[in-house]
Amino acid sequence: YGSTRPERILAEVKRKATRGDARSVVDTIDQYCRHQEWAMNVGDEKGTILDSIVCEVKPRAMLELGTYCGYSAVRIASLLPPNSRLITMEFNPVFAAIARQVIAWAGVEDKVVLIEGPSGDWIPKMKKEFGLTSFDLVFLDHWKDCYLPDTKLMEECGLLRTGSILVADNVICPGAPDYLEYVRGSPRYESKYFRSHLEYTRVEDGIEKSVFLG
Ligand SMILES: Cc1cc(-c2n[nH]c(CCNC(=O)c3cc(-c4ccc(F)cc4)cc(O)c3O)n2)ccn1
Ligand SMILES: [Mg+2]
Repeated sequence: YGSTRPERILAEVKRKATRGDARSVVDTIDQYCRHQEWAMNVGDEKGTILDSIVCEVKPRAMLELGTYCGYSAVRIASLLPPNSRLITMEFNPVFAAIARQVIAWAGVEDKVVLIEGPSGDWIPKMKKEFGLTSFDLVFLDHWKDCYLPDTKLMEECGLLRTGSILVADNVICPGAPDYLEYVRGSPRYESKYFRSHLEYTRVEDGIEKSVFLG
């Protein structure tokens, strides 16, 4: 039931996941999207790669572009050290409303700030709005043709410092070829590809981890 896929995902979380237990929310969404209906969460396989990078970096300030239902926001927030903050950005207000409820159900709302609107509008405002100097880690999971322009915009706005890490989902499927060419070709980035699969499928996809060298 529920008229949209995100609403059906939220209904499943409320029915099956334990309130306050982020892990059960993540597992419930993975089960549902693997066996009932596919949805564009980063998923369990690529999620494990993302987890290992978050645990390695231990970011104080993290940005996620593309919240969708909040699956990766919950996954990331459950790994963040105390007084760290994840800012996650969603374009679609319907998705954002669902994500807020998923994040609350998981009990990670005090680590997550969800903002709504297009990345191109928000990125130039973030330093002032959030009293930020730079992001330690950015997870790019939004519109694939925005990965490159938004990366350039983050550079221009001084949101990246030497050592900031970009983690990009879907670099093969749906693909972000211009972004890949840029981070792999630029002397200002040290890039590494983690081969995986499109969430819940056997289609090839992967995550690109790129360190900004300043
Ligand atoms: C401009 C701007 C945009 C945003 C923004 N908010 N939410 C998103 C979600 C974007 N995500 C995707 O489109 C996506 C798609 C697939 C997919 C789909 C269909 C297939 F057949 C195969 C793969 C798989 C994935 O893993 C994805 O992540 N963008 C936020 C702010 N500003
Ligand atoms: Mg994705």
